[in-house]
Amino acid sequence: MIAELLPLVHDPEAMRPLAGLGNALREAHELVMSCQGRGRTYRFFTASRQAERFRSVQSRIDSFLAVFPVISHIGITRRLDGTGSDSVLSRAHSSQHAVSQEGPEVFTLAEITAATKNFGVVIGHGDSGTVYKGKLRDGREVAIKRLRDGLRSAEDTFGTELAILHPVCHEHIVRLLGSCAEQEERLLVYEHMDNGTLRNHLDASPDLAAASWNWKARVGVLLGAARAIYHLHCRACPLLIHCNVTSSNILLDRSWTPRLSGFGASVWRAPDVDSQDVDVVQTYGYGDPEYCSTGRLKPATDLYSLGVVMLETLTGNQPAVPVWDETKKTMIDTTLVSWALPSIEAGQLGEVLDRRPASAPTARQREALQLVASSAASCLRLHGDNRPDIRDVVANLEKALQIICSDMLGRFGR
Ligand SMILES: Nc1ncnc2c1ncn2[C@@H]1O[C@H](COP(=O)(O)OP(=O)(O)OP(=O)(O)O)[C@@H](O)[C@H]1O
Repeated sequence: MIAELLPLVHDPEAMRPLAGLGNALREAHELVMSCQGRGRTYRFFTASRQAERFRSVQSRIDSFLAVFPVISHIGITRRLDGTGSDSVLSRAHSSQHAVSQEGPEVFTLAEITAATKNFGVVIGHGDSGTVYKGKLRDGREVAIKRLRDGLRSAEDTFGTELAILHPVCHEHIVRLLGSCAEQEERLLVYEHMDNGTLRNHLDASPDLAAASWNWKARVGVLLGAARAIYHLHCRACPLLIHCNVTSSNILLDRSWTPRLSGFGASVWRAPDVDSQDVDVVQTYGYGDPEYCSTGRLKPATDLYSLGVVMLETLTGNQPAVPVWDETKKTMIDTTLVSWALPSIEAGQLGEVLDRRPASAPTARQREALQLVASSAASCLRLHGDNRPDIRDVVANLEKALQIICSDMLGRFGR
C-alpha cells in the first residue's frame, strides 16, 4: 500500500492528505538504522524508548494508510474521467472552503518553549494532554497542545490531527497551524480561540449566561457547529467523520464565531459505503447507541452527538444529569437524553428549557426553539438511518435563527 501511495506524495490533488508521509517513513528508516550494529548493552538500555518511538511512527504511518481507499478512489475516478483537471477532487477544491495550500509548519522545541514562556500558562486539559497559551515570534496568538508523553492514544491524536485536521480549512473549524516532534515531545499548534468553549458558557453563572448568552447566540453557535459537520460530511476532501462532537470541542473565537475542534479521533469517510468498521472511543454522554452496539461507524454517529449538544444548549444541562433515585434514596446520574427527550417528545419543551436566557420566551422564540428541539429529537433516533441528513439540520437551525432575529427586529426595531 505504501508503495502505491508514495508516487502520489507530489500529486497536487493527493499531496495534502499525504503531507508528512515522507517524514514519517524517513523517521522509521532512521530508527531502524539507529538500532543496527549496536551492542547488547546499548539495546538493553534504549529498548523501551526505541519501542515507544517505533509505536509513534507506526501510528503516523497507519493514519496515512487509512486514507488509501480515498486516494485509490481519486486514481480510479481520474482514469474514468480521462482527465486530470476536472476530477472529483478538483471540483471539491473549487468550493469556497478549499483545503489549506501549504503543509503544516514545523516548529522547533526551542520556538515552542519561547512562545509558551516555558509552558507557563495553562488554558485547558484534555484526555490527550495539556493546552498552553503561546505567542509566536510573528505575533500570532496560539494554543499549544502538549500531548502526554508515552501515551499511545496521544501518539494517535498527533498523527490523526496532523493528517486529518491540517488540510481542512473552514470558517467553523479550528485551524491547526503546525506541530513539533522533537525528542519525546509531541506538540500541536492551533490558532488561539479567545472566548472558551460552548461548555464553559453553558456552565456560567446565571447572571453572566443571561447577559451574554441569549437564544440568538446559542442557536447561532449550534448553526456554526452544524455547518462545520456538513463541511466534513459533504464537502471536505477527503470526506470525514468527526467522531467526538461535544460542547467542549466547540470553541469560540475572538468574534464569538463557533469553531469545531478535537479531531484526534476523526476518521476519513470511506467512499461509497454506508458504514465502516472503525474502533472509536466516544466521550461519555455523547456515544451513539447504534455505533456502541454494532461497531459500525456512520456519519449519523456525529448527528447523534450533535443532538446531545443541542439538548445541552436548550436545557443548559451537562450530558449527564444528577437525578433523585427514590428506591436508592440518593442522587444518581442519568443521561441528558433520557432526562430531556420524553418532555420534548410529549410537546412539553418548556419543562426542560433553560430559564437563564429568558424566563418567559416570546411566542416566536418558543416556535424557533421548538424547531431546534424537534431537530435534536430526530438526531437522537436510535437507528442511524432514521436520523436526518446534516443538510436538514443546517436548514432547520437557519430557519430557527431567522425566526429569532425577525422577532428581535420586530420588538426592538433593530
Ligand atoms: N485552539 C484553542 N484555543 C483556546 N483554547 C483551546 C484550544 N484548543 C483547546 N483549548 C482548551 O483546552 C481544552 C482541552 O483541549 P482538547 O479538548 O482539544 O484536548 P484533548 O486532549 O484533545 O481532549 P479530548 O480528547 O478530551 O477532547 C479545551 O476544552 C479548551 O478549553
